[in-house]
Amino acid sequence: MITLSNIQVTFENGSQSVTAVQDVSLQVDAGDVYGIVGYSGAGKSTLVRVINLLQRPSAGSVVVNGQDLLALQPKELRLARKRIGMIFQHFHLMNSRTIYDNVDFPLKSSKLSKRERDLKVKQLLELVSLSDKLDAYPSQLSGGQKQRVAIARALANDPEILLCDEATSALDPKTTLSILELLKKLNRTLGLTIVIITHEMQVVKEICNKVAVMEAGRIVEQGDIVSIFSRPQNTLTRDFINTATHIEQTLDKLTSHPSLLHLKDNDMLCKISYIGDSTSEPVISELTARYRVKTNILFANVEILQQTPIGNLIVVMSGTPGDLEGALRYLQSARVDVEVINSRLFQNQKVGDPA
Ligand SMILES: Nc1ncnc2c1ncn2[C@@H]1O[C@H](COP(=O)(O)OP(=O)(O)OP(=O)(O)O)[C@@H](O)[C@H]1O
Repeated sequence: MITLSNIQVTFENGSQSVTAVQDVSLQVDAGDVYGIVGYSGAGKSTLVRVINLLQRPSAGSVVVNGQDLLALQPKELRLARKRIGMIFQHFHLMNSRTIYDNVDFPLKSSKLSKRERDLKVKQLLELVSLSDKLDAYPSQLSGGQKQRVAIARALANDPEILLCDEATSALDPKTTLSILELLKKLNRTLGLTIVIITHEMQVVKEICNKVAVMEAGRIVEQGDIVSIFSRPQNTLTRDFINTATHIEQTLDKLTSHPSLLHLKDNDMLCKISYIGDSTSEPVISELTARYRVKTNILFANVEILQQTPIGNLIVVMSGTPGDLEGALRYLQSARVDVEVINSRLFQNQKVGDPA
């Protein structure tokens, strides 16, 4: 549905030149909710604006719905852009117009009659749960409600794609969730393909099925959300995931205050991770039943991503050296990933390889 190939964007400001996007290729399929995550200045906004040619790339190709956008004449491009809606962090509503008029505005150039337009505006505002705000002005709405108006307006021309440029960054966490719920609903019910750029992994975790991580104009890692969350390859990706799961912060706290742990000679501080069908409860009860290894859970976090559970636990295992060794072997066979963080017996080992 969207294929970006070898995109480069360089801004020339007098004698200075800034390359905001460097050799980026990505593919968004119909029905995807594709997240692009990165810190400020990574090039996310520039890249997302390339998709509808609000930003023309200095090099590369942009194919949307089978059309090479860079080859289109201005009129054809205007038509192609109607099929790509966009929403922004600061909503970009017309403050002197009512909510009704804001949503009606993009329909003015359509072939719909006045009655059809009226029906459409009302349907769109119902879709975003704002039927009671037709006559209100943007200044009378909350941030979340303004973003709902912007979404209704972006959908006026029935686009197949919605680009979201930091659409929830100005909103509080609860309102953010309600907007993400709305986007999920639109993806499900209208089949809308969504590209969402954000600096919050929490947003990606909530809604995306695929993600690309950007740093200094490049994509450093991309893939489906379950693989990226369960086996991140890049340090930056790990950093982002940690902001959403808190596992590494907890481990740091625990290892920097070893006296809190009261580890005895044979105790092992471990991080246990699993994906999908392996679940922590039977595995941990097996450790006690089969190997007489006691397991004290210090921290547990389970995320459900795309209907797949991903679990992370920090545990202290206690037992004889032989029993602990058996327990590690058992965990490996149970396709559970174990990292021994602190143990006199098994220093910084990694065992297991969940699929
Ligand atoms: N019109 C422009 N002229 C010159 N440089 C620009 C322009 N737009 C963006 N840049 C530069 O390109 C780089 C990427 O900016 P961009 O806004 O795409 O990043 P971002 O990841 O979206 O960050 P943020 O979340 O802060 O907007 C930055 O170094 C920025 O200063």
